[in-house]
Amino acid sequence: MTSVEEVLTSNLYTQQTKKLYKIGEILGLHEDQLAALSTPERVIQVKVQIRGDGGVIKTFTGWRSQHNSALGPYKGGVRYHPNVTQDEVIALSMIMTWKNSLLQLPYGGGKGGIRVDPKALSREELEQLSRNFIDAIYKYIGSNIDIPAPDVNTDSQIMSWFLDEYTKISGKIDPATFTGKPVELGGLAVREYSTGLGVTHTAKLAADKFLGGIEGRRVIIQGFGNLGSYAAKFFVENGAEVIGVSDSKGGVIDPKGLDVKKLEEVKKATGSVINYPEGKKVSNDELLISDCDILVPAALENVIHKYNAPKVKAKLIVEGANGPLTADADSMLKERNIPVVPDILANSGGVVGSYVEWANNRMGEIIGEEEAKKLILNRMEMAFNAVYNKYNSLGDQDLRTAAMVVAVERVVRAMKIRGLI
Ligand SMILES: NC(=O)C1=CN([C@@H]2O[C@H](COP(=O)(O)OP(=O)(O)OC[C@H]3O[C@@H](n4cnc5c(N)ncnc54)[C@H](O)[C@@H]3O)[C@@H](O)[C@H]2O)C=CC1
Ligand SMILES: O=C(O)CCC(=O)C(=O)O
Repeated sequence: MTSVEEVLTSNLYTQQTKKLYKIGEILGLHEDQLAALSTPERVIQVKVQIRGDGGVIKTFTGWRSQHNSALGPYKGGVRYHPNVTQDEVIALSMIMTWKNSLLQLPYGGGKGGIRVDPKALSREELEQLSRNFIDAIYKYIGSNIDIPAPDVNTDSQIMSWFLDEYTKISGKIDPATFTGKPVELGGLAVREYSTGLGVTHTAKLAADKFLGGIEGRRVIIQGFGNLGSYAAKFFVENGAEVIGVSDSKGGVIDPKGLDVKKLEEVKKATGSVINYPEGKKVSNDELLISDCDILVPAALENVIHKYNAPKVKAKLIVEGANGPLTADADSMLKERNIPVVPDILANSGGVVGSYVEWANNRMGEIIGEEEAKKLILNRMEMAFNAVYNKYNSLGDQDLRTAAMVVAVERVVRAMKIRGLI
């Protein structure tokens, strides 16, 4: 197997299990307890069949993984992507368990996905796909059971179809079953950008600790979707300079700085940031090892691995995406003294925004945008401080280890009290 093939086929579940076992050693957990922690409680696999344009039958496979409910109902997004696998969805649901625990949210971890290229579907086909997915899983979700939300290639429109289908098929009028909805259906305006807002806020807190501040820092962001594009905007608002971005087609770098508004216009008009008129075109591989102060991988998993970790030039990495670093990369970057703000902390603004929306829906009120923003940032700051204190008290460990220790410890306590482990 070539090194590229090895990386492309590296399994996110294996990576996440390795990370968990490392925490198990620190917390003194037994092998059987670790098995109980890593195994999902339930994984639902469904066939999602649609009658496509022109009457063609198109069949896809979808999953919902419900990893752990010790702390509350399962919570996590649903992604549409041609490479989605069952193992990936399970791994992402395990990441959600730790993230929700770290943020002290009353949730367990869940995640869903459909193996589909949504760009190859018409809008009508996408709606049918989304509705049929809910028809297949509606018995297993609900505001007190499992609460889906947006993730890669899903958005507030898809949440609206989910909610409408769920209402029809279950007979329940319960908008808190989904978060990331449009404002008209009980969503919060802030959820649209809360992940990007939170990534930038944790980057700022980490830059204050490790780089002497965020002002003037040069930032590279891989991925210019929901998370990456809002993060770029907030980095600029915080006085940093975005010098490189990319999407699935490739990237662009300009050491003099990129105009984020122009990037958005180019992406909207042409479908990719590579058509930005200035700067140098680069591949995603080059982008990740280009010179900068802060690197934000905000696309997919396993993009920083043992082959490129030694070449990373950033002074701080902030994980926007879920699982963008392999376990090997973690060790190598620690050796090189490059701090990594882990996904379960850095991108938690999304699920905290979802929590505010869910709680609002259940109370029958909607708070204002500024108040919601404050709630999200305060909660993230509390988690950041807990991680940073643990990082200092653990001694020679990285930020991920500190975050995971806090998160896993909480889940273990809940499972012990329930008599589960
Ligand atoms: N949307 C949310 O609220 C949250 C998202 N995340 C994570 O953030 C990451 C990005 O999610 P979103 O921005 O929501 O998705 P999105 O679908 O809005 O955007 C994904 C971006 O990644 C790019 N991309 C896809 N494949 C790529 C590749 N091979 N190389 C480079 N770029 C590539 C796409 O072109 C697009 O710009 C994912 O890991 C997701 O799980 C985490 C927490 C919450
Ligand atoms: O908003 C949510 O419920 C979860 C978002 C998500 O999938 C994530 O944090 O990875």
